[in-house]
Amino acid sequence: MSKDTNVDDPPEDASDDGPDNEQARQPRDGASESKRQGERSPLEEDGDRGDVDDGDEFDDPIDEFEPDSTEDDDIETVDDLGSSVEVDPGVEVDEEIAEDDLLGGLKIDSTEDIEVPDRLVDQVIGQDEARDIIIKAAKQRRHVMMIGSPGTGKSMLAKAMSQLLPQEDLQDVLVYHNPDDGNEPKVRTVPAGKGEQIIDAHKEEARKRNQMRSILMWIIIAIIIGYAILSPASILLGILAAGIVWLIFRYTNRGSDAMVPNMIVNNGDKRTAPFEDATGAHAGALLGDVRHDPFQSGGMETPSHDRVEPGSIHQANKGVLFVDEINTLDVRTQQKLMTAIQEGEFSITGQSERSSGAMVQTEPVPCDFIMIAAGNLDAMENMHPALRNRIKGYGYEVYMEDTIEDTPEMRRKYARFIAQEVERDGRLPHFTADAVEELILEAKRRSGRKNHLTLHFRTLGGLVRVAGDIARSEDREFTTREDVLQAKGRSRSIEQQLADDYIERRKDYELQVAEGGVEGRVNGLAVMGEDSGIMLPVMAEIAPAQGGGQVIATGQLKEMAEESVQNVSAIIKKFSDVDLSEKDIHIQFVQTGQQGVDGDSASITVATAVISALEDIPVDQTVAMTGSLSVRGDVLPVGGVTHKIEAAAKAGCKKVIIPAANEQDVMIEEEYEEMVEIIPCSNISEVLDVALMGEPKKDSLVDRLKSITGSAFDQGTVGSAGGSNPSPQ
Ligand SMILES: Nc1ncnc2c1ncn2[C@@H]1O[C@H](COP(=O)(O)OP(=O)(O)OP(=O)(O)O)[C@@H](O)[C@H]1O
Repeated sequence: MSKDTNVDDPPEDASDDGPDNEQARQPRDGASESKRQGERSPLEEDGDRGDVDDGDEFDDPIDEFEPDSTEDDDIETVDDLGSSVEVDPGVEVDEEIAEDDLLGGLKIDSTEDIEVPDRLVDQVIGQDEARDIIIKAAKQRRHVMMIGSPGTGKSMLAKAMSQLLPQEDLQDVLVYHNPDDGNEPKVRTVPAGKGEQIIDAHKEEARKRNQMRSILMWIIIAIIIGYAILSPASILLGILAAGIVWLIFRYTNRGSDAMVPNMIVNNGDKRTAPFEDATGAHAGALLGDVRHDPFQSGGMETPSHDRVEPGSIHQANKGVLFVDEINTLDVRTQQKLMTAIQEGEFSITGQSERSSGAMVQTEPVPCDFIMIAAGNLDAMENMHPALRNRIKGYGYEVYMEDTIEDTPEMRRKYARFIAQEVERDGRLPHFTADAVEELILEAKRRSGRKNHLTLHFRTLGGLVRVAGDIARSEDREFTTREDVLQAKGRSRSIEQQLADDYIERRKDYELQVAEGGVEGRVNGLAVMGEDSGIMLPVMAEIAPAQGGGQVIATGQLKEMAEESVQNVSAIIKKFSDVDLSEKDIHIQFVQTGQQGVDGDSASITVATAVISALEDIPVDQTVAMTGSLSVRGDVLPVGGVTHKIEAAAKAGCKKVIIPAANEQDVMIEEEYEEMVEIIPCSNISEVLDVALMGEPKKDSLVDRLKSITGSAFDQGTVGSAGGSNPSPQ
């Protein structure tokens, strides 16, 4: 099969590619660059104040700029950008695509048949909003804040943006010795590629000057030695004089070397605008630094301009500065970053107060970059508010998606992603069609949502690499479905390993699921990390109150337990005469730390345990459950049901109660299907029906709860009545 399969649909013309971008891909041509600059020699140009062109784009932007406006005719939309790949439609895609065709109609033998687009922006899958914003922001030179889960493409998009920026704006930055003030080196900018020529010209000049001096020196030394030989009485004096002459020449030679400028930003060989990743950078690496000089005077010192080191903000001039986990930068650094964003230039000074570098401060160095700040939600909360304001005021904010709707087009793109990862790695064998199908199935499973695919590409890429490595270690030509299945077992996350280890240890102590019922003890379920289910037993005990009823929960889960009990107490108040203010409710999450319990997904577990303890009715120990409880008794959807069900099956449970709304999200592996019965419930009454053993007494709380039918959630009344949040917890 020809290597021309394109996975985009409909096929788009490669000529859609904007002129800017076409230019951006052209290699920089030094000769034509020189022509553009006219006939002036580099040294004539040298010393021109380069155009630190930061004014026009950022002139009073708040007045002019409406971030929400989409009416900029110049803006290329995602569709306009399209794909830059040639298309041969007849071969690759089935016209009629069956719903269960995991390849989305793609006719391939292996990923070798799939062509990967060159530009990063064309490789991005999903994240349409973020991609659209990146394209707009590149055109308008606006900053962007991207918030979302790790591995969903934040840095990929930032890199993609740098490829969209015009290359002709790039500059080289040179730092010169300042004869008037050695501690304030001069800064000059020149068009990219020119810096190298200037340095070469300076070096050549210095070399010639040194050569002339050397010749002069050796002539003088020869004269002195000749004179000394002719008058033997002064031979010692002659040698001494020759030595002094040599030293003087050497000393003054250093001066001419010192005149060579220091090129701190060299964009001469860049094929795209710079992309600087300053994640976790300390102040010096981010803002620039001046090295310490142990010989600060006496002729041995290094001139200050030679000790200047650029920061990422300077390297990113006219390009993109990407900072992930922005909140980890200390406050002072964030403030300085803000100044740099505002001014478009920032002097370099020594960052360590005790270093001689601290005495040096250069003239302002251009740093007209586009900032892409990234992180998760915590990053946004903890970042300097003024910095956030600045980014917001001058740009866009976007939340990265975690999943995308599963369509044939998307499946084809996922197949392309695998081809992409194989090509990027360079050593992995390509994947057969059924191996691709298995990975797409895994992407479905990992999404945790019906008809969706996960956008957590980093972990998916990890799976591709492990599977490919397995095939490579056996010298096979292709990576097969079996390799992918094996890789799934091998590439377990730390959380998954911990969860499995936990289950094993519980087996050792025979703490696994036992047949029969126990009052007040319920098998809850939780997720550790992204994809590891764990069984989490909850125990409840009711005791007479000792001075006002209270909820007493062990460990760090107190808050969650209190909330769950408050929700169930509303139901208890409504359906029974029990006065909870006369009782102490003790809740224990057995053998766990805080990790593993997400949101209030254990609230039906806590409620069932409390009701069982209150009514003295045993809970079936072969049942496990997950679900969030509303104050009206509805069971609301939660996240990670697939992983939770698998954990229950592994632990030996026979039945798993899940929220009815989550039924569509279940994608458990075949091996677990036989092991557990999945019981969707929409209200607490249905939960108790399955979990409690034996018939409730007439008119008891459990009996009365039977009057709850259906779910307010199903009837669309949630929000107004219950005030519950329908989104998964
Ligand atoms: N939307 C996407 N489309 C295609 N590939 C993607 C996408 N998102 C991530 N990837 C792949 O996953 C890798 C990691 O993504 P990236 O570094 O951009 O994630 P991130 O969101 O910046 O994560 P982190 O915050 O942990 O740095 C990329 O190099 C790319 O191979």
